[in-house]
Amino acid sequence: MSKVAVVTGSGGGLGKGIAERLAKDGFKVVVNDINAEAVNSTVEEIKGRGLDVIGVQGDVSKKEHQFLLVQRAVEAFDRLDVFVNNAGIDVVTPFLDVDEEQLNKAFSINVNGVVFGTQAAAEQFRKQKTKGKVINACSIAGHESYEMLSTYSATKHAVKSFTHSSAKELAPYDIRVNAYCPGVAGTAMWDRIDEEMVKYYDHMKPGDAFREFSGDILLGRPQEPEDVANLVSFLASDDSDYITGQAIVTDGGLVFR
Ligand SMILES: NC(=O)C1=CN([C@@H]2O[C@H](COP(=O)(O)OP(=O)(O)OC[C@H]3O[C@@H](n4cnc5c(N)ncnc54)[C@H](O)[C@@H]3O)[C@@H](O)[C@H]2O)C=CC1
Ligand SMILES: CC(=O)C(C)=O
Repeated sequence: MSKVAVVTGSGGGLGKGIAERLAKDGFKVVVNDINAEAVNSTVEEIKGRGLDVIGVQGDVSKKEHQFLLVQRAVEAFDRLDVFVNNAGIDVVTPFLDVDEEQLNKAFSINVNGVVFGTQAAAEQFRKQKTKGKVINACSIAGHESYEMLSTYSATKHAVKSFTHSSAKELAPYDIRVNAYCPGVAGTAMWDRIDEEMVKYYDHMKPGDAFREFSGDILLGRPQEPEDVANLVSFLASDDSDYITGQAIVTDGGLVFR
């Protein structure tokens, strides 16, 4: 029997790489994104390879959307085994300019989204009385706190904390909760960070922030979605059954924890 995985924010970037990998691993996959076009194009690509996939548009910051997402997954594929809370947004601002709107938006997507996704998945796992896995997108910014990325870093520290506490509360139900902490991957998120940094630093050109951040990576190259998907594939598999409550860094050697 095939297992079923939901991946939020998988219309592009790291989430798309994760959805593709889990489909290749044999999971029936539910692609979710706030962007309906992106959902459709990822679904078509995965379907084109003969793999089992459906798409569900939704906003992870809305609790009812997260519960509906799990409901749609179960209607389509009869069960749920893995829920990847991948969707997230960046915020680039000097600390003194951080405002209420930015804080509310970043926390509602990056943190509330993870909480609601975990609750929705856990409810289904408990109903099924089966093992379940929740896998959260944290970041090196969940271990370090970066200049110009204070709000973003705070959201990822919160994701790490919810990973620890939910793992403790959900272990009695056979539910594991872990997080992957990527480093510097050249997705649309980094294009936006680059664009924003240029606005604040006269000496910077587009691409400089990405180059500076990735220049210190010991393994000598920025991260690819496949690098992240390798870790998520392991966390989704039975091979990681004895691991819970961990926020594991995958960054090519940049932050040491
Ligand atoms: N790119 C990087 O270097 C790193 C990324 N991460 C984290 O990995 C995750 C994925 O990042 P990327 O793929 O780089 O970002 P991205 O910006 O390239 O892709 C994020 C996807 O999430 C979707 N999304 C945004 N808000 C949403 C919402 N409210 N509901 C549902 N979907 C929504 C977007 O439409 C987009 O398709 C994020 O949580 C990010 O914080 C962590 C460390 C490094
Ligand atoms: C974008 C991100 O997660 C960083 C800078 O760690």
